Amino acid sequence: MRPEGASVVDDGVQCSFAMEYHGPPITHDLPRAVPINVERIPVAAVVAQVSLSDKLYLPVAQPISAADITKKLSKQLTLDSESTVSPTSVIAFERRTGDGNDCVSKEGTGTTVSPTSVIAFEEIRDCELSSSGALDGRYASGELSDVIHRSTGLVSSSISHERSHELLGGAGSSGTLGFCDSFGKSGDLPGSSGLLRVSNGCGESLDFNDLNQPEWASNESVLSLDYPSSRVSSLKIGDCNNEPVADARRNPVVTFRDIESEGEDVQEGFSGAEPEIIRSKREPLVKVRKGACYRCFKGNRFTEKEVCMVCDAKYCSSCVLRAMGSMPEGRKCVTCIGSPIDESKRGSLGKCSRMLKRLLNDLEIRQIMKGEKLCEVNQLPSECVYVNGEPLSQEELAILQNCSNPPKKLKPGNYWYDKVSGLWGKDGQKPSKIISPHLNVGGPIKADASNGNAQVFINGREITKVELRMLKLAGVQCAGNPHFWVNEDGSYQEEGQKNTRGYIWGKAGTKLVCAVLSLPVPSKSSNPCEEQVNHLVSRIVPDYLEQRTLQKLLLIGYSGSGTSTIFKQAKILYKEVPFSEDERENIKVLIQSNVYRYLVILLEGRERFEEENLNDKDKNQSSDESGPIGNTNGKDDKTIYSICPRLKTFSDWLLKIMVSGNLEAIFPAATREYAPLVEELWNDSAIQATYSRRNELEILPSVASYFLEQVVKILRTDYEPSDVDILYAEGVTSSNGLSCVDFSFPQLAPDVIIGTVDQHDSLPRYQLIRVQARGFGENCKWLEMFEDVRIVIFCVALSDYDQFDIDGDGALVNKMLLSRKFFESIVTHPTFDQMDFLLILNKFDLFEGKIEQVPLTVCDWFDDFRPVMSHHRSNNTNSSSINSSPSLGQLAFHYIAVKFKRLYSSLTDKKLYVSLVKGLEPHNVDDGLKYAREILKWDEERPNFSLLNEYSIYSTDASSFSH
Ligand SMILES: Nc1nc2c(ncn2[C@@H]2O[C@H](COP(=O)(O)OP(=O)(O)OP(=O)(O)O)[C@@H](O)[C@H]2O)c(=O)[nH]1
Ligand SMILES: [Ca+2]
Repeated sequence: MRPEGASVVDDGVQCSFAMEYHGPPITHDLPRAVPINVERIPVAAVVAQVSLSDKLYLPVAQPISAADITKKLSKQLTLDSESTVSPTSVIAFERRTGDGNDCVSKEGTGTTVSPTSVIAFEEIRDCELSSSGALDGRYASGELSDVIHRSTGLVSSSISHERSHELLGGAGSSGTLGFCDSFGKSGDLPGSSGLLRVSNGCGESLDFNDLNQPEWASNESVLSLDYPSSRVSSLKIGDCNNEPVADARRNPVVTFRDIESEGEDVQEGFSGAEPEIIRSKREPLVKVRKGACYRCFKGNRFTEKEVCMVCDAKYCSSCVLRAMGSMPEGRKCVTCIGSPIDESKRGSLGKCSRMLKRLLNDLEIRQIMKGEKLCEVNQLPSECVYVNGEPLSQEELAILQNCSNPPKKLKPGNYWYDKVSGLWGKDGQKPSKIISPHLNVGGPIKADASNGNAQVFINGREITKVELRMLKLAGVQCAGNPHFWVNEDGSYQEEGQKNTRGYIWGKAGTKLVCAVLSLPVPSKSSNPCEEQVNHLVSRIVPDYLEQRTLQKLLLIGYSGSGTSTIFKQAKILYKEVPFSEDERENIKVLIQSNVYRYLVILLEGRERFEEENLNDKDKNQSSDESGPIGNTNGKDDKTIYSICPRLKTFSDWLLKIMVSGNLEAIFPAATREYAPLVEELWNDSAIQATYSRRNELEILPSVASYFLEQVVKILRTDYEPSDVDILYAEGVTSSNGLSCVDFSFPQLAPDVIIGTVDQHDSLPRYQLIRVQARGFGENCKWLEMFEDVRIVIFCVALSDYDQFDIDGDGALVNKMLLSRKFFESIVTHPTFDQMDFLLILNKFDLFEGKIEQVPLTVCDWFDDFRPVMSHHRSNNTNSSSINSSPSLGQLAFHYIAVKFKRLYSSLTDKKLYVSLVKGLEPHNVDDGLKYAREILKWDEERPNFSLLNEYSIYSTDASSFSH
């Protein structure tokens, strides 16, 4: 076995890959070995009172001299600086990028906008690709698992999966937990962590005892969530062609650039639509050249910077800790501490930037972000929130924010509130939410609050046109410009009348209608209509809301991505009786109908081919013979695609039925009668000739061959579909768009389990819910129904990269792009902002074959795919041998995984898990779903490892504990 970290340098030509990287794709900033400079450690111990012109006394945390703290910290620092340099990762990586002749690291123009700060993120694509491209093949399906990212966050270029498990175990048991312990018991702080403890002069002492509270676990999720995709304005990854070649040796890790020019938009864009009330903004104390750091005046707009939440001063990574001190109120210059934040930055509160994550350990980050979110001065100023035209008092704001169903992400602005129904919206706009009713906040509602012109009134407000549409769809009579009185439970009556005319939410479909119209629906948590919502859901998914012990996995993907195949696989894999007798009977009929449909497609193809052939003949004849054209008619109109009159009659009849849409009605009921004819048809040479050109029949699905080739058997009355037949069959799960299956993963090999029943009961239960993509439309608000889902499994068909489909506007669009668009809309949907995502890249079998014929670059998104292939390419794609080069398909898969991971982290600042799957192979799907289970398990254990987070690992490296 080659020593880890050794690079593979063959003769220059064949040096394509650095072999030592066996890990998952790298989507994170690579760990930087930052030698800790004592002088740079911010110690905000001494609070100087700086008198400012506005008579504000601001506590200033000045860095104390290095000498003062050297003694105190040296021990800890030695540990830190040693452990920060992970010898297996950074060094190995550097060496490779330096030596590998082919691995020229280029500076890409790619900018991934980190929404948390105005920081763009630039990666050395080529090296990353080749580093991640150096696969040993072990990543297939479940093993693709970026266990490393997931468990330790250690993006190491040479640590194998196995090793990462060791790391997790080691650090978890000895290192981190012990560390945690010492905090808990002593209540005092060892070594360098004391940095944070230092009083900030605002009377807010940061108490580390808090760290052990469970709240921390949830706090973490707050850090990075919830960015509407619109805020991420420029996402351009790749395209490194025009860029100068950077010095890979000097610059082996991620470099950053600031996108200041676009920054303002990115940062503030989210407040665009509403009439903001912004308090006068504090200006930075210094003026600097655009793009430069406000402290050292160095750098340009491409250097990564952290921004002060108050005055917008920007600091480079060398200065930020000095300029911001211990950050008791989060990211503010020390001189800005105590000042309210710039409201346009409210959305970023508590959302840590990549830069800070690199500079500080997880513990520190959590503490700072907690302060940033929770300290009093950063809270929303009540006088900036107007409700029905009146500014709120402190108390009113408190009432509003603490009610059982508060408006989400309240920002300064003008809002209207219908206290009777709970409808809530921005001034001049349709309602955006239904909040708790009867709150005593703001003034009385005005008729023109939502600027409606529908001439229909609800509780004194003239409603908007969309609301009117919703009312009509909900069956509310709206003729004669009525004035309605709508209560919080959705019951409504006409003003001045006593009788309740009905319930707006009474109809099961109303919630869906609202989703489509982007109108709010009553929230589950506080609304009396909960029952009705439950009914709606439970009719589709029995006991859906009752079974709270179930862990729910939502399976979703663009149509054709293979979700129903995976769903069926799960049934076959984990259910003792995957399909009931009834189901099997239905599926049998379905399969038989499908086969007739395939036949009809063949017959249509046959006609087309026959015509084409005849036309060709005509042309040839008319050009050969100089005689009149009429002579050629009726002479030889036979081609290999011609069939005998009897079959022609049958074929015409089938086609006619198909066109009339009655195929399902007639077949397979008439199967018995027509089976012999079908058999004859199938065996006819013309049909076989057509079948051999089936690739030209676009609408014939690829699974058709599987069924057509056993057509005779299938159309027999005693046909019983096998599991594989069911797996391949189209349409089994799509009847109502939503299907679910409960199961548990078998724990051990079947022969080990003896007392199956008991064991089965104790196993964790899972529910796989498959939603059909079709009909989602742009707006997938009804996904709110899936609030208690634990993980979203998003399925993408790799083989879609050269496929096209009609999009919402009727344009023909690459299916991979459509899939990406759908992915974006799902991952940014608020319902899922707390959830993990597992991306299943499916249909690898098709993909592997296809990519040898059709370049991946036909898809615009993949136009910078430049695989570096080894000369010793093996055809062995099962790649069990460690040293075999990855196939083109594997490289491409890896590349696509990285694309999605970057996209995902740019949208959510979270990490995407990826799994490679061949949906038709059971063990593959098994691996994929078990990977989802592992993610959930790890998610549960995370609180116990609160210190063992992806960032803290750099400073409290496991290796320092492993001796
Ligand atoms: N070759 C290959 N075909 C697959 C794979 N997974 C699914 N398919 C086929 O792809 C087609 C679409 O798969 P489905 O599972 O029906 O996809 P879906 O996500 O349910 O799509 P809709 O029903 O359109 O929403 C079917 O014909 C499957 O048999 C795979 O891994 N390899
Ligand atoms: Ca399907």
